[in-house]
Amino acid sequence: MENPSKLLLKLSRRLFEDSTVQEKFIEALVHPQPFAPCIVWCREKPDTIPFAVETPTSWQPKFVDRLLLGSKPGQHPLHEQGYYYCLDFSSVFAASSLFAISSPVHLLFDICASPGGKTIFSWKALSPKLIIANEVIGKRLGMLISNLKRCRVSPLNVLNKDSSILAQQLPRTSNLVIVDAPCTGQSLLAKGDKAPGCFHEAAINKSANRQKRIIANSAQIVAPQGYLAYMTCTYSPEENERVCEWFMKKFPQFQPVQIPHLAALQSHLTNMPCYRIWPQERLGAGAFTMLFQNTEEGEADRLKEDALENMSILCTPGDNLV
Ligand SMILES: C[S@@+](CC[C@H](N)C(=O)[O-])C[C@H]1O[C@@H](n2cnc3c(N)ncnc32)[C@H](O)[C@@H]1O
Repeated sequence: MENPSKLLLKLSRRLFEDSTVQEKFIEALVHPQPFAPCIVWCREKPDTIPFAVETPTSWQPKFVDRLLLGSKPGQHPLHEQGYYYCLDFSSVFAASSLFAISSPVHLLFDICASPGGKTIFSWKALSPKLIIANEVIGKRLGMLISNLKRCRVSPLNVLNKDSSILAQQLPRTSNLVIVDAPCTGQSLLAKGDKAPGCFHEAAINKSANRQKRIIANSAQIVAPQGYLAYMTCTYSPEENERVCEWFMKKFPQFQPVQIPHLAALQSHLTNMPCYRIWPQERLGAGAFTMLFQNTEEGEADRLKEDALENMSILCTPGDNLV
């Protein structure tokens, strides 16, 4: 993008009061600069790492390394051998909200899973007894399965279902449901990619409505006392803070969870515990994250294993959940 569009200028004014920050935000999108690549270690780190690493942020988990600009981890043989997964640092930020979860996660459900970054991160972070990775778009399943297999994520079921079916078939079963929602993809511009129409009001509203439908269906899969993590890689408040406000009104049993290690990254667009990073801060292209807990009392419903097996496209063996 050469010049900022009127719609980008308008969004920058809605996001930031300070004109200097508005300019830096616009600059990050109009003249994108590369971000330091990042890897999630899936296997034991070798004694010597073949990359130079950046100083870690205070909230960066030990199994993540941010590499010096210009490193090409995807081309190293260790990548093909499944030692690590290459992930945008914004995704690491968004998924690091999961470290605020205090209880064991037996069943972890990733509703919008492809290509698999959050699934792999949460598998490393929480060691669940079972992961269900779902991707509704059929043509995105291949890369999800290939990444999860390469990184040996297990025990694992992969599904290809709409969230409404999952809500019907597997209600109140999961200790953690991750909704890394499809969005307008505004942060793609900060990576030098294209996202046609991403600032148009109609596109933003359409995306927000889809996000509300997905998060509402996903809420029904969360077990009593379980968690729901909502995240996106887009900037507009309608797809982020506003979706979360709508969700809390509609599902008052879900309460926001403070994430102390991300306190410095509190979104200035709300008083709720929502967290953001911005492209002008240079850690990554930008992301939003919020964690909810279902305050309902009671036990998780037992997972109907036959229902799961009938829906599964890939299933790797593991311990029984109960
Ligand atoms: C932001 S991407 C997920 C990235 C992934 N979690 C990761 O970390 O690698 C959003 C995903 O939602 C999927 N998606 C699109 N429409 C959807 C819908 N109606 N319900 C659920 N997921 C949808 C997209 O195909 C895409 O794979």
